Amino acid sequence: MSSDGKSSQKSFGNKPFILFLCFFRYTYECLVDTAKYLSDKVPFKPKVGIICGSGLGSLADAIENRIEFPYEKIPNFPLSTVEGHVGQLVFGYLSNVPVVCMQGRFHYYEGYPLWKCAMPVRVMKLLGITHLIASNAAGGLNKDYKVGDIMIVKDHINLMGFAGNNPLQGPNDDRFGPRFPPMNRAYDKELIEKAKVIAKEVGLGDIVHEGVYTCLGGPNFETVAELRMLGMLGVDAVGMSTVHEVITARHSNITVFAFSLITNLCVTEYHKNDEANHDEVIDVGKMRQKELTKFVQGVVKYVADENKLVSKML
Ligand SMILES: O=P(O)(O)O[C@@H]1C[C@H](O)[C@@H](CO)O1
Ligand SMILES: Nc1nc2[nH]cnc2c(=O)[nH]1
Repeated sequence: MSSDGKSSQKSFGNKPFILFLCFFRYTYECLVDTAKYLSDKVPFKPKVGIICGSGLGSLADAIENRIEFPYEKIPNFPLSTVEGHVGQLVFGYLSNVPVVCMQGRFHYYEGYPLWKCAMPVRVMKLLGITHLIASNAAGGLNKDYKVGDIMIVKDHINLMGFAGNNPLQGPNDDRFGPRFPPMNRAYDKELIEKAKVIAKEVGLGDIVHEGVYTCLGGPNFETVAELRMLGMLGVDAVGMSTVHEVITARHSNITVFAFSLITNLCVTEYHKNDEANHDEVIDVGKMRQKELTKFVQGVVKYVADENKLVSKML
C-alpha cells in the first residue's frame, strides 16, 4: 500500500456501481468488499498466504481450526473449473501460524484474464498477509530433473508478459503498489536457502533443485520445438500459472517463496512418444503430498519465527 493511501483512481461512493465495475476490473474498493466479506467471518488476521497447485490441494488438509469458503460463496471471486483444484479458500493455522490457503487456483486457459487469476493475492494482501507461498505442478525441462522432484523457484521468465499480457496492465492503483514494480528480487533469497535445509529435514533433500520457471497460457502442453526453445532460454520447469500471482504479490510488497512439483518430463526429442497428461500430474501430487505438507509446514514455521508473526491457536 502506498504510505499516503492516496490513489490515482477515483473512488466511487455507491456500492452497486462498484460491484458493476468489478466485472471489468477489480478496483481497490471492489477487493476491499471481498476482503471485508471474509474478515467479518474470520476471527484472526492471516499472515501467510498459500496457493495450492494442481493436485497439491492436500497441502491445505493440514490446516487446523479451519474456516472454509467455497469460491462460489465469495463475492467477486472466479470459480475453479479444473480437476485437481478443490475451489475453496481455507483459513486456519499451520504450524501454529495464521494462514489463508487457496485450495485451487485460477488459470488463463480457463478464460480468466491474468488480473482475474491473480486477484486472490490482492484480497490476501488486504486480509493482512506479509508472505506468499505459491506451489504449482510443472513439466521438468532441466535434464537433471526426475518426476516427483521439487524445484524451488529462484526466478521466472514472464513469457506471457513479453506480449504485454500482464496482471498489472491498465490503470495502476497506488494503494496496491507502484506503477513500475521491480522484479529482479521477486523470490526471497533467504527463504530459498532456508527451504533447502527444511527440504533435507523432511527427507526431500536429494530431490530438491533450484531453477527458473516459466508460465505459458496453456491449456495444451508444449511441442518439442517450443520446449527446445525454452531450454535455450534457460527455463528449467514449464507451467501455466504462478508468474502472474508472483508479479501481483511483489507489486504489493509481499515476500514470495514458490516451488514446482515436477509432474512430468518435457519431451524434447521427436522420436519419443511420451505425452503429458493431467491425470498423471494429479497422481504425482498425491504421491508427494505427505512430504510436501511437512515441507510447507516447515517454511511457514520459519517465516513466522523469523518475522515474529503472531502465532497462537485461538
Ligand atoms: O495450477 P498449476 O500450475 O499447478 O497446474 C499445472 C498447469 C495446468 O493447470 C496443469 C496441467 O496438468 O498443471
Ligand atoms: N505448461 C506446462 N504446464 C505443466 N503442468 C504440469 N506439467 C506441465 C507441462 O509439461 N507444461
